[in-house]
Amino acid sequence: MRGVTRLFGVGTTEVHALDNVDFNVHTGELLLLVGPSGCGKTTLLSVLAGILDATSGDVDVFGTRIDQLSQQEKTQFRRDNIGFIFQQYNLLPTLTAAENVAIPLLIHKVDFEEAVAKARVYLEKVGLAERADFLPSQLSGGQQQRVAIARALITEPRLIVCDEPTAALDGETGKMILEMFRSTALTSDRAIVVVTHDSRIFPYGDRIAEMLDGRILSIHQNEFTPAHRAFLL
Ligand SMILES: Nc1ncnc2c1ncn2[C@@H]1O[C@H](COP(=O)(O)OP(=O)(O)OP(=O)(O)O)[C@@H](O)[C@H]1O
Repeated sequence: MRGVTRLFGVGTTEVHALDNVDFNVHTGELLLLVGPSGCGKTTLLSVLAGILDATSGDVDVFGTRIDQLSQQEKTQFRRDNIGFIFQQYNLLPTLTAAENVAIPLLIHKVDFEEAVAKARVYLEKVGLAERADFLPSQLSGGQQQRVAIARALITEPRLIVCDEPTAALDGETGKMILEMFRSTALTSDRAIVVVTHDSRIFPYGDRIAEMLDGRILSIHQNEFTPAHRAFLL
């Protein structure tokens, strides 16, 4: 992002949710975004993922200026390149966990049986193999969140953006999910950005960006090494 500003409201209610933000994510990294409530983290993720338009500034994702795409082109770009995990899980209530996870593949016209079979593999990765045929209403909040995580990963998107992915998870499951992000969704040409308040997962970030009042205060290399992470598991 270069000089990205996002305003909400007008006049006395105007809020600079993002205030002239310059922000780089490197391929091959898991970047953690931290900062107090209301500082602009969700807005930044939404603009990065092309869900929300910037008021001004450049947003370049893997060489595509997404701020210059039409809405239709942006939808296509998101489908092909970006996985989202937001705080609302947005699971379809009448579909099973496996069918929910399969949705992105069905949108890509993958055959139903093949899509559901791959969905079962991803549910296994998030520790939910036994719950594949349950409806969302039969799952706990943390289990629903893991279904949403499997759904975001199934198309193997190059960029994954997550807003508080571990909020509803116990410590061990949260670490398992972050470890899984690193092992299955992070390669030299992919990247993951995670908004979190959860200090238990700080060791899993390669860099940590701190936000305050719509600005990036600092981005620093994480002192935790892979060896530290292995020790924590
Ligand atoms: N749709 C909207 N309309 C008006 N103001 C908004 C809207 N969305 C966000 N804001 C404002 O923009 C600012 C940044 O909000 P944002 O949700 O990005 O913060 P956040 O850091 O993700 O907060 P939290 O950690 O509480 O989720 C806040 O002051 C918020 O009130």
